[in-house]
Amino acid sequence: MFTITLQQQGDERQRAKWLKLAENFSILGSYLQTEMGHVGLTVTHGVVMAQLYTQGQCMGPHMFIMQLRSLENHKPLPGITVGDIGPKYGCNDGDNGFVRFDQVRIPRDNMLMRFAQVAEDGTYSMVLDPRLTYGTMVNMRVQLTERSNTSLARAVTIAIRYSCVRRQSELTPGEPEPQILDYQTQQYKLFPHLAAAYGFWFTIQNLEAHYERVNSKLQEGDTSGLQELHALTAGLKAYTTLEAHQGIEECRLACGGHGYSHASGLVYLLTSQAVTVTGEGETTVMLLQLARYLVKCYAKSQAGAKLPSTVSYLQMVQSAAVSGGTTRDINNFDVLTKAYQHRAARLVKVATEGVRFKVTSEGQSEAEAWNNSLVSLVKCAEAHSQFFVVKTFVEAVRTVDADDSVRAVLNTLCQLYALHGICEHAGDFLQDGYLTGPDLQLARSEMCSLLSKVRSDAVPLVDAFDFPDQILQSVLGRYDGRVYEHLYEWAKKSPLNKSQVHESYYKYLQPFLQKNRAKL
Ligand SMILES: CCCCCCCCCCCCC/C=C/C(=O)SCCNC(=O)CCNC(=O)[C@H](O)C(C)(C)COP(=O)(O)OP(=O)(O)OC[C@H]1O[C@@H](n2cnc3c(N)ncnc32)[C@H](O)[C@@H]1OP(=O)(O)O
Ligand SMILES: Cc1cc2nc3c(=O)[nH]c(=O)nc-3n(C[C@H](O)[C@H](O)[C@H](O)COP(=O)(O)OP(=O)(O)OC[C@H]3O[C@@H](n4cnc5c(N)ncnc54)[C@H](O)[C@@H]3O)c2cc1C
Repeated sequence: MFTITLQQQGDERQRAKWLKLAENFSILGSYLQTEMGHVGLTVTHGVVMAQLYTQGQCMGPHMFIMQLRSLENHKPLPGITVGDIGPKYGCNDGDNGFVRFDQVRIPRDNMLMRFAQVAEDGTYSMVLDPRLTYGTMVNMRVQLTERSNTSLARAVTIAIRYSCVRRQSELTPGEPEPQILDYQTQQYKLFPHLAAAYGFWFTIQNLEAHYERVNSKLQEGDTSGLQELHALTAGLKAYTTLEAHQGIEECRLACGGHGYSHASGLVYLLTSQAVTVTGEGETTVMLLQLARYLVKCYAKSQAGAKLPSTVSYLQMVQSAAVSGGTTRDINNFDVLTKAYQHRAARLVKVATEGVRFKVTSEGQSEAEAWNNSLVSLVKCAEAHSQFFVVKTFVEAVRTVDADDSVRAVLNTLCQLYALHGICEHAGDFLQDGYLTGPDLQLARSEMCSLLSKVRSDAVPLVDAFDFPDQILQSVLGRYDGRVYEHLYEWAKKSPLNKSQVHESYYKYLQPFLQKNRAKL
C-alpha cells in the first residue's frame, strides 16, 4: 500500500482507531470490491469499494469500512447476508465468500478519509489525486508479478529436474534410453520458460525500484508518476501472470502422466497461478488500462510533448524502410531490443490510428470506436509489456555484478527469451517488413542452437533458485532425484491403500461380481 504520510485529521484518527484493532487481530478484514462479492466465513469487517453519493452527486468509487459480524457471537449484523461461495477451481483453502447489504447504514466516519473527505454537512473535498484510492491495487499487482515469477521458477525446477530422471525411448538405436531433457522438443518446451523466469526476476527488480521512486515522490505530494506506474503495473501483472500460467501448464504437460498427479506439485501451482490471472484485475481489463495510457501518450507525443521514461520510445516510431529490412546479427542485443521497440511502437500507432479512423472517417462514437479496436489495443499493450521485459533483461545482463562465466549463461538465456518471443509473434515483426523472412529463419535456427547451449547449465540454473524440497512440495522435483522410490511411498499414503482389500469391495463390487458370475 502507498505509505503516504499526509497530515489529515480524519485520516490520523481513523488510523488510530482501526489499525490498533487490526494489528492485534481483534478484528479480521477482507477487501470487498468485486460486484459479486468475495468475503468468507472468518472475517468480521470488510473494506467495501462503493460509489460515493453526497449532496446528490456521484463522486466515484471510495472505500468504506463495514462491520459484517457481531464481535460477541460472530453472527452477521442486521441487513447483512454473508457466506461461503462454494468449491472453486483451486485455492479452496482460501475463505472466499459472498455478501449482500440490504438497507445497511454506517457512520460517515467509516469512510476511509486519507485521500478524500466528506464533512458533516456533506461537503466533499479531496487531497492530491482521487486515483490514489486505487493504490492498494497497484501494490497488489506488483506482488502478483513477483508471485508469478516464483511459481514459474518452481514449475521449471520441477520439470527440468524430473526430465533428468525420466528416461524414455531411444535416441540412438541400441544405446540406453536418454534423459528426456536430451530431446530437443523437451528443451523447446522448458527452456524458454526457464529464460522467462530469469527475465521476470530482473523485471521485478526494475519494477520495484520504479514503484519505490514513485512512492517517495508521493510522500512529497508529487503524483506525476502515478499514471505511468499504474499502466506499467497493470500491463506487467497481466503479461507475467498469464505467461507464468501458460508456462506452468506446459511444464506439467512436459512431465507426461506423472504431471497429472498431485505428487508433481504442478497441479497446485497451476490452480494457484490461475487466481493471479483473474484476481486483482482480469488480464484483458488490465491490458486495456495500459492501452488507454499508451494511446494517450502516443497522441501527446504527436503533439510534441515529452513522455515519461517507460513510454518515451513512442516518440520515435520509425517506418520499417528506415529502421530495418535486411538480414542482420539476430543475436545482437541492440538488434533484438530495437526489434521489440519497433514492434511495440508500431502496434501502438496502429491501434491509436485505428480508433481515430473509426471516429473521423466512419462516424463511430469514441466508445464504439474503442470497442471495435479492442483486439489491436490489447495487442499493443502486450507488445509494450514484452518490450519492457526484453529491455530490462538486456540492461540487467549487461550490468549485473557477476563473473564472466555467469554473465555468459545469462546472455544465452536473454537471447533465448528474446528470440523465442520473435518466433512466437513472428507476424508482428514481419508485417511491415521490419524483420524479413531470412531474419526469421535465422532467429529460429539460432534459438534452436541456444537450446542445446542451455542444456548443460539447466540443472544448476534451476538449483540456483534455491527452492528447498519443503517449499517445492513435489515428488518429481526432489533435489536428490530419487523420484520413483518416493512416488511409490507417496502412492502408498493414499487413504484408499489403507487395506489390501478396500471396504467398497464388500459393499458393492463383491455382490456385483457374484451376481454376474452366477449368470454364467
Ligand atoms: C504458489 C503458492 C500460491 C498460494 C496462493 C495463491 C494466492 C494468490 C493470491 C491472489 C490474490 C487473489 C485475491 C484477489 C483480490 C482481488 O481481486 S481484489 C479486487 C481487485 N479488483 C480489480 O483489480 C478491478 C479491476 N478493475 C480496475 O482496476 C478498474 O480500472 C477500476 C479501478 C475498477 C476503475 O474502472 P473504471 O471506473 O471503469 O475507471 P476507468 O475509466 O477504467 O479509469 C479511471 C481513471 O483511473 C485510472 N486508474 C485506474 N486504476 C488505477 C490505479 N490502480 N491507479 C491509478 N490510476 C488508475 C485510469 O487510468 C483512468 O485514468 P484516466 O485515463 O486519466 O481517466
Ligand atoms: C480466488 C479469487 C479471489 C478473489 N478475491 C477477491 C477479493 O478478495 N476481493 C475482491 O473484491 N475481489 C476478489 N476477486 C474478484 C476478482 O477481482 C475479479 O474476479 C476480477 O477482477 C475479474 O472481474 P470479474 O470477475 O467481474 O470478471 P468480468 O469483468 O466479468 O470478466 C469476464 C470477461 O469479461 C471481459 N471484460 C470485462 N470487462 C471488459 C471490458 N471493459 N472490456 C473488454 N472485456 C471486458 C473480461 O476480459 C473477461 O473475459 C477474487 C477472484 C478470485 C477468482
